Amino acid sequence: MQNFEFYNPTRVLFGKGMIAKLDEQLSPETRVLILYGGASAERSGTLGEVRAALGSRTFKEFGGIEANPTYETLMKAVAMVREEKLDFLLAVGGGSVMDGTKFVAAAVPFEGEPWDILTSKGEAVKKALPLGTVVTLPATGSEMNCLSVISRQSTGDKLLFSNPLVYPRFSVLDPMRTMSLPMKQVINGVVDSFVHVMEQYMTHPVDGMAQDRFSEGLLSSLIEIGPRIMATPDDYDLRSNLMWVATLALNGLIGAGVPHDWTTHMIGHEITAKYHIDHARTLAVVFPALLKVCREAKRAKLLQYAERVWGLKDGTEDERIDAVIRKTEGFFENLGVPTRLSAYEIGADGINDLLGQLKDHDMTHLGEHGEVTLDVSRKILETAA
Ligand SMILES: NC(=O)c1ccc[n+]([C@@H]2O[C@H](COP(=O)([O-])OP(=O)(O)OC[C@H]3O[C@@H](n4cnc5c(N)ncnc54)[C@H](O)[C@@H]3O)[C@@H](O)[C@H]2O)c1
Repeated sequence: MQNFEFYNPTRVLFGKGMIAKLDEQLSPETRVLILYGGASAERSGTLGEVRAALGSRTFKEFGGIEANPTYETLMKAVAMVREEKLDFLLAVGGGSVMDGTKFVAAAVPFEGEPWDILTSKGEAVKKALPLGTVVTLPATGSEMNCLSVISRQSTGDKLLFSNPLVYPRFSVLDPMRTMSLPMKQVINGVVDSFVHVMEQYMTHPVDGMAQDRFSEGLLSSLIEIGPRIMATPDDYDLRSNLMWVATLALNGLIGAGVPHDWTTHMIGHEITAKYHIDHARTLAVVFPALLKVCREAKRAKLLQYAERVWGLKDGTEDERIDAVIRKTEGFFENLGVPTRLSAYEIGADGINDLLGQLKDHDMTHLGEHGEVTLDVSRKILETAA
């Protein structure tokens, strides 16, 4: 196992009706900014519950944070926080609102041009406002990590930063708040969580016994949850399981002490930046192709995944690897999530553009050994064509 530090200060308040507990988490003097996305937060009653829980505290609201949150919109929230002298940020939404709120938290006290938060990958952040979240979409794990992904409309960039100062102080996970989601978003959450686990698991073995078995448990859970949640969307227990699996997939636990390979996310971000395709859907395109192209580097873990998650024990090693890649593709496809660029009408010109973007963003040595050069990324994208 590799050396690691594990730190996660986020308090999780899980279950039906837990939004009421906001009252215990915030002092009566706290001046809160509620940040949210679209009309669904109001329509579903989530905002109403949040307002009721805040009681007589001073609070303002900032709506309109878009999917794939933009710097341009978030800077308006930064101005509002500064002007109104607010001192706590409460994100009510999915990954986009939570990530956007983390950016606002870091940008309010930032001296200089806040876009440097992104270009420095978070290293420039020295202070941040405290924040909490009320999760409405289980997918990103943003509720219990210190990562944030922000887009800039004017340049077409989509960059991420991380800094321990933007861990949420608390996150409310009430599965009932996910019932208003369109099924497409629920399934996006299944796929996003699945690939999060994979990016911390599908590398090479370092004998992280607990990490591997946690990961395999999360993958098996998602393989079970996906089709069942499509068949019975109102099942509270399934919603609960998806919500907790999504959080565990990216809160640092399974990734401690093991190698990571975030190639799929990095290529996926470029696809979203250029074509505005849902984040999770880009991952379903890139990940199976990555497995095909990098199968030698990942041979041992592919065989372990085949046996422990899919029960594939028969045949030669190569037959089992072929079979498990087919199973993975089939899992996405059966959820109605395409695994080919052609499903989005992205052809050879598009691939060239995406490689240009990867180069511009210094994504020239991805993978657990830095072996995913631009040539390898080209092979991955061509394999996904
Ligand atoms: N911070 C991280 O660790 C991390 C990890 C992966 C991805 N991301 C980023 O997160 C973003 C994606 O977040 P996401 O997948 O959670 O989706 P999202 O937050 O972009 O939401 C997708 C859509 O669902 C709507 N929605 C949210 N909750 C709803 C509800 N309960 N009912 C009805 N509609 C609802 C939103 O308004 C939006 O239109 C991307 O920008 C991605 O890059 C962050």
